[in-house]
Amino acid sequence: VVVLGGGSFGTAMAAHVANRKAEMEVSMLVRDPHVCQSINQNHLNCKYFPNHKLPENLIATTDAKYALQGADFCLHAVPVQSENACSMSSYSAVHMWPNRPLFFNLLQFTAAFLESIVDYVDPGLPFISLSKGLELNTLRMMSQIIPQALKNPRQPFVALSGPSFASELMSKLPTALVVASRDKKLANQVQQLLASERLRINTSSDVTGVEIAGALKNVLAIAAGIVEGMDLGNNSMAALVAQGCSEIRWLAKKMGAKSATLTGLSGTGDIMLTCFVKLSRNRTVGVRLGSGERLEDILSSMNQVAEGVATAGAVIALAQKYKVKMPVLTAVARIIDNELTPQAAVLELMNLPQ
Ligand SMILES: NC(=O)c1ccc[n+]([C@@H]2O[C@H](COP(=O)([O-])OP(=O)(O)OC[C@H]3O[C@@H](n4cnc5c(N)ncnc54)[C@H](O)[C@@H]3O)[C@@H](O)[C@H]2O)c1
Ligand SMILES: O=P(O)(O)OC[C@H](O)CO
Repeated sequence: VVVLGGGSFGTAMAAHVANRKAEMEVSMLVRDPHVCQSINQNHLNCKYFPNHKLPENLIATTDAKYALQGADFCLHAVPVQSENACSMSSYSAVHMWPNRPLFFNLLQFTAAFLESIVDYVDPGLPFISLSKGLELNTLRMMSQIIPQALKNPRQPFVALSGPSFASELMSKLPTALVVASRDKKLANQVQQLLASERLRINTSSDVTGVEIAGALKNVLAIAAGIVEGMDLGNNSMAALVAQGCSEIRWLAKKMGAKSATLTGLSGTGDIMLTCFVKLSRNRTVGVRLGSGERLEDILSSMNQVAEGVATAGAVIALAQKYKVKMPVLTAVARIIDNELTPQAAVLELMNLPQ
């Protein structure tokens, strides 16, 4: 098994797979040589999990050719957009305020990463995407990005999603996730690969539902964090999250998602986790925005990605494209773009027609 990306979730899933069977060979493709060395020499990821011992059948490399050679499964754990994508750079900013500076030259996409490894990818290698986000300038989901970047429309694809903090997986706490693929047999194989007494795996054929819910819950978690940071109380929090769930459902259904997906693990399950639990990075961004911090300062102080920041920009464009009213999720994008303060957003939402 090869895992692309040596961040928190890639490391947690790699450790999970390696822990399942001692004879399983798991390799992680990482960028940082220090992280690589710490995994191979000390069985630790010095940057993300310095206190968790990793299994010895998990090795790291910075060499894509070596990592991908002979792999039967590939777990993709590189963010859809890297941290650089976040500051003041949303699709909405470019399309609605054309005079604002373009920051696209700062963006680094998963697509660019995949194009750099395409020569080493077997066309039959199943890609299991762990990433939760939408590509800002194209609105594509990972199920579109991966085959297009690899120039192989038939690259086998599975989306894995659901409520799962990497740190809790690393601590071997019980977790339940869903794998979605249009290929039922492949979804069952991935279920076999990942399921254990600590990790339940459901299967689904609703790739769109699983992917869109996983991406949008990050934007809603930022909104929930803002409400928390502004100290608006529990009534507001419940009303906001309920409204956000409706907005996700309206859009996702127009995009072809099934209702059962949206009320399941990768929808309601992940929304509850991310909106209500302090461990969420997206929620933390929101709490700090709501307490008056500047986005640039928040992002520069973080060493992990909060995918919702970039995905928020894609939501404005999707709401326009599918003609769905999404006042809460689009307000997050406007706060991120500095077009609206959190206080003005609350006034605006409370003054919408009854
Ligand atoms: N952390 C979690 O609890 C969790 C849970 C479920 C899903 N996810 C999703 O998994 C994905 C990865 O998140 P994470 O938490 O591991 O992020 P992270 O910030 O902890 O790590 C990201 C990793 O990706 C690498 N990376 C970034 N840009 C890259 C590029 N252009 N090329 C190659 N490598 C690059 C970084 O070096 C880093 O190792 C995200 O989409 C996230 O939403 C995370
Ligand atoms: O920390 P967050 O906000 O990126 O959320 C992590 C996972 O997606 C939770 O399921």
